[in-house]
Amino acid sequence: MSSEEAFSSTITDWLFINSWWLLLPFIMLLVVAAFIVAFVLLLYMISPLISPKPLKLNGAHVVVTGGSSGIGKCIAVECYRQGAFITLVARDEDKLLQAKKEVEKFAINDKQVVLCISVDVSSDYSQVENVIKQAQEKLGPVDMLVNCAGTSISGKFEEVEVDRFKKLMEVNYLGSVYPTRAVITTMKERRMGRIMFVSSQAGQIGLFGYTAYSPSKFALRGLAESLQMEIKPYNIYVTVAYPPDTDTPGLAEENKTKPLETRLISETSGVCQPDQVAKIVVRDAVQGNFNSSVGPDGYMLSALTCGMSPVTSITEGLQQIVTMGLFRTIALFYLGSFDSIVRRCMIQREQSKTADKRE
Ligand SMILES: NC(=O)C1=CN([C@@H]2O[C@H](COP(=O)(O)OP(=O)(O)OC[C@H]3O[C@@H](n4cnc5c(N)ncnc54)[C@H](OP(=O)(O)O)[C@@H]3O)[C@@H](O)[C@H]2O)C=CC1
Ligand SMILES: CCCCCCCCCCCCCCCC(=O)[C@@H](N)CO
Repeated sequence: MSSEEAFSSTITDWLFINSWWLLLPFIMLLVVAAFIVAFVLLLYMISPLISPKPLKLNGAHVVVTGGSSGIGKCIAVECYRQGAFITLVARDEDKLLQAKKEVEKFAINDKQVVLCISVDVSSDYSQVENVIKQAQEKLGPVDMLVNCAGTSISGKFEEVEVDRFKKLMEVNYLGSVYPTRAVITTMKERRMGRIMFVSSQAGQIGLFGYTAYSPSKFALRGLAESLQMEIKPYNIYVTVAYPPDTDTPGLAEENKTKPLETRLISETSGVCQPDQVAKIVVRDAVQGNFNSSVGPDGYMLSALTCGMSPVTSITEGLQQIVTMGLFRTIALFYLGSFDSIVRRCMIQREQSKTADKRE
């Protein structure tokens, strides 16, 4: 008796049946069940990867906080060039009017409007709510909100004024919560919309000199992830943008007091132009991508820090799976070089201090 016959006769003996083919229906049932389980598992894996329908910017109402300068102004221009109606929100009225004029140059039809409203997005929720109401009365419901108002301070932890920690959380974090809170109900009712948070590469990695700034940008990621899970069934998509250093009045201001370490470390990913950044982040928001990164370092940082953040396309998911280990390996070298920058700067400072004393 061959081993196969021995095996089938053991099974048939064991099940008290006289022929193994009586098992055939059960085997078929098992196979079908396995297929169903595999199919359901596949559906579960694929369902978060299905991309949303792109937003049509032509005729849409886009509100840009921080739209009077730098990245925000370029985002407004980018949306206006695609036919959107724009509301610019910031504090300084002169800067707002100046920005309005610049944006209006890029009109593609004579119906387009640029509205300016002055408010501090971080101080009082009811004021922000009012501003959004005014904007909706004039230009209709908000289709896309861009939270770009923000500011930065760099300096060693013990040298940053204590009240700056609060200030940055207020402007960068609460200043994004308030406008979002003011638009969300209408977006949910209309079952459509886009919300962008402008974080920073310093919202993905904590760096020397950014003990006050980084946490306020990390916070946006937590807000964005939680909010996205709530509003995805309403067809509203959240985008978090992580730009590197970008050539804006804000960066020029920050550079005046930037520690040498922070400057040397930030130089790793170079300086971008705000119109380039705007093109990329607007494209990602239109497509409904959760993550928007700029440049090769930005791409690596985003893949590396994706964690449990939402995925918006099959390619994105696959790229993250495949590249994670490799990018962590590269990251170890970066971290080593950052440590050595910090050490070298410290030694240099100490040497110049002792030299000063001797003189
Ligand atoms: N430039 C860079 O290197 C990078 C910048 N970012 C982020 O991008 C965003 C824009 O930066 P950038 O273009 O450089 O900045 P700018 O300083 O050039 O512009 C900031 C804008 O925000 C407005 N703003 C600031 N505070 C408030 C407030 N409390 N209420 C309402 N509006 C406010 C400003 O207008 P006003 O002062 O009149 O209110 C201005 O329109 C910021 O969130 C920044 O953190 C991220 C990565 C890199
Ligand atoms: C595989 C791993 C790759 C790692 C690459 C790491 C690169 C780190 C560079 C960080 C630059 C931080 C810029 C902050 C810009 C900013 O927000 C302020 N300028 C605002 O004014």
